[in-house]
Amino acid sequence: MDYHIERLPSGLLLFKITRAEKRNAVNFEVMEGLQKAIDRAQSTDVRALVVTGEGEQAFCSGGDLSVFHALRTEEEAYSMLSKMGEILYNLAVLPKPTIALINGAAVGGGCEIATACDFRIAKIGAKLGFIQGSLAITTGWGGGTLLFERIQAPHALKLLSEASIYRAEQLDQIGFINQVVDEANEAEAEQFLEKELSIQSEVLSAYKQIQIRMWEVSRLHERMMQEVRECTVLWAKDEHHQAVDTFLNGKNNH
Ligand SMILES: CC[C@@H](C(=O)O)C(=O)SCCNC(=O)CCNC(=O)[C@H](O)C(C)(C)COP(=O)(O)OP(=O)(O)OC[C@H]1O[C@@H](n2cnc3c(N)ncnc32)[C@H](O)[C@@H]1OP(=O)(O)O
Repeated sequence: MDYHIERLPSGLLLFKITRAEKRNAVNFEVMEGLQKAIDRAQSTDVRALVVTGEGEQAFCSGGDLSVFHALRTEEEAYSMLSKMGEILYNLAVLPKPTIALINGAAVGGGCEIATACDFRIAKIGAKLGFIQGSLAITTGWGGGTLLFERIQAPHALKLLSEASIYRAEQLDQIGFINQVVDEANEAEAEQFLEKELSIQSEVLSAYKQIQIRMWEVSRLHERMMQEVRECTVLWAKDEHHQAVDTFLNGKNNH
């Protein structure tokens, strides 16, 4: 199984990608697992959802390039990108607190997953970056649109356009990371949400609904799907496939 779902005694539901050897890259099984966790998190016995990755190295390295490289045309790419776009929208509008527990590198789609969560706790020194631009694509799961909802527009535009890697401490300064910790474990997530966990779930849900209503008015879903479609066009171009070849061949040359 490429993921693990567990309800902790504190009421947190933990979703962990368990592909440490692939730096927790997202394949179709992980996508299905994330949607399952979101569905499970609707239950009354779940207070909040925590998304994390296995091991010390990575939170998530984005889409599994070795699997998704087989998707060549716009239609093929759209099928995968829109599927994950829907899942990240569902994660963003879950009427409960959500935390990305960033235990290591978060790049590409890994940063998009983190952006879909309400809060981001990161291990000190963790490397993060919306590096999609270096693969000649944009964010393709709606995470760019979400980033503009999370931090100030100039910061969001810079992070996306530079396609660079930053340390968690740098992103703490611009409000993308909410807390930097020495060890990114479940106890830190519980401590981060300590006060919320003592408040009635209905109250937390009502506050989240305020944000969700704003997103309905501003047509968040439509804007995310527009982003997916724009990425789809870039995905099918030679420049993207060549950039992915370079990553995969670099790997083979090691
Ligand atoms: C597809 C959706 C799209 C979106 O819409 O956002 C994206 O996500 S695009 C972005 C895709 N991701 C990447 O380009 C990141 C690629 N990975 C890396 O840059 C690095 O692996 C890392 C995450 C910075 C970690 O570096 P490091 O700790 O040095 O590990 P290695 O590079 O040696 O990787 C170990 C192992 O894992 C494989 N790997 C890593 N990331 C991916 C990936 N995204 N897809 C498939 N495989 C991945 C890597 O090839 C190594 O495998 P082996 O050589 O077999 O050990």
